Amino acid sequence: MSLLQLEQVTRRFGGLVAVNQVSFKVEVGEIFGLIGPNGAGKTTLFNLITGLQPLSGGEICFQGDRLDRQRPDQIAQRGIARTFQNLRLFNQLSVFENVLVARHRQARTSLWDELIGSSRATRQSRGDRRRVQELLELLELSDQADQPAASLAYGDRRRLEIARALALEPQLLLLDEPAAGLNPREKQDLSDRIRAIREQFQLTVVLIEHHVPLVMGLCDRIAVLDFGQLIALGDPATVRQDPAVIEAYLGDE
Ligand SMILES: Nc1ncnc2c1ncn2[C@@H]1O[C@H](COP(=O)(O)OP(=O)(O)OP(=O)(O)O)[C@@H](O)[C@H]1O
Repeated sequence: MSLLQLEQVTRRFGGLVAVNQVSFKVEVGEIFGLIGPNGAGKTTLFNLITGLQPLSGGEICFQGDRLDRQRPDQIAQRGIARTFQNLRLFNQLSVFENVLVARHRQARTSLWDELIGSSRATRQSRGDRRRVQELLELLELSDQADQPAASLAYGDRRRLEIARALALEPQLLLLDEPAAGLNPREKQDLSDRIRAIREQFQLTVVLIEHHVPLVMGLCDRIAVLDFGQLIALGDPATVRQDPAVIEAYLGDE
């Protein structure tokens, strides 16, 4: 069974069809790229998968179960986490706290446990703090753990968003333009890091990215959208040579 399956997924905004009958599957352990020109419908597709917007038609299944009637929090609980194109950090909180808050969102203890300081809550909280430290080490943010998120350099903020998403212990990680605004060295570094994260957490990753060399070098398979439609799907070498892709997107690189 595929991890994620989209079947004829459609989203309309008034007369505009932002996502038009898109079908594809993402397999367990893949790094799957979603590319296409500006306005092609990539972020809308992420919003549909994560329940931020309702579908106008079609179905989305995760591990065989329908996702498209569930709320965003239920979808997150099922094991899907995402980052946003425009970073959504708590700027005044420290780097450590930003990740800890995300961790609490999936806490298994009740508010009552926390209030009475039950041993279960204490154990959970100790475990959470340890996990946050591990994630900060993994994303090379430990030295800035006590700094407010707002004070971080841009590339560090992008990595903090990934740490927050990983704190939810997802099975599927959706990254919306993770390399936007990074310099070439940071882009390469990010690419290596995404691969390492996939191995370490046995994750499946879907990423939206405009930087074609990064997508081609990193992804196992790539789906190409243009005006809401899926125009190509396959491994990087196949997609790179597809005439429709060259015309719609790669041609103007
Ligand atoms: N909430 C909305 N209301 C109306 N139109 C929208 C809304 N969200 C997106 N659209 C439109 O849907 C189309 C697809 O937008 P979307 O942001 O998904 O594209 P994208 O491929 O992610 O683009 P980019 O690469 O620029 O981020 C665009 O024409 C956009 O203007």
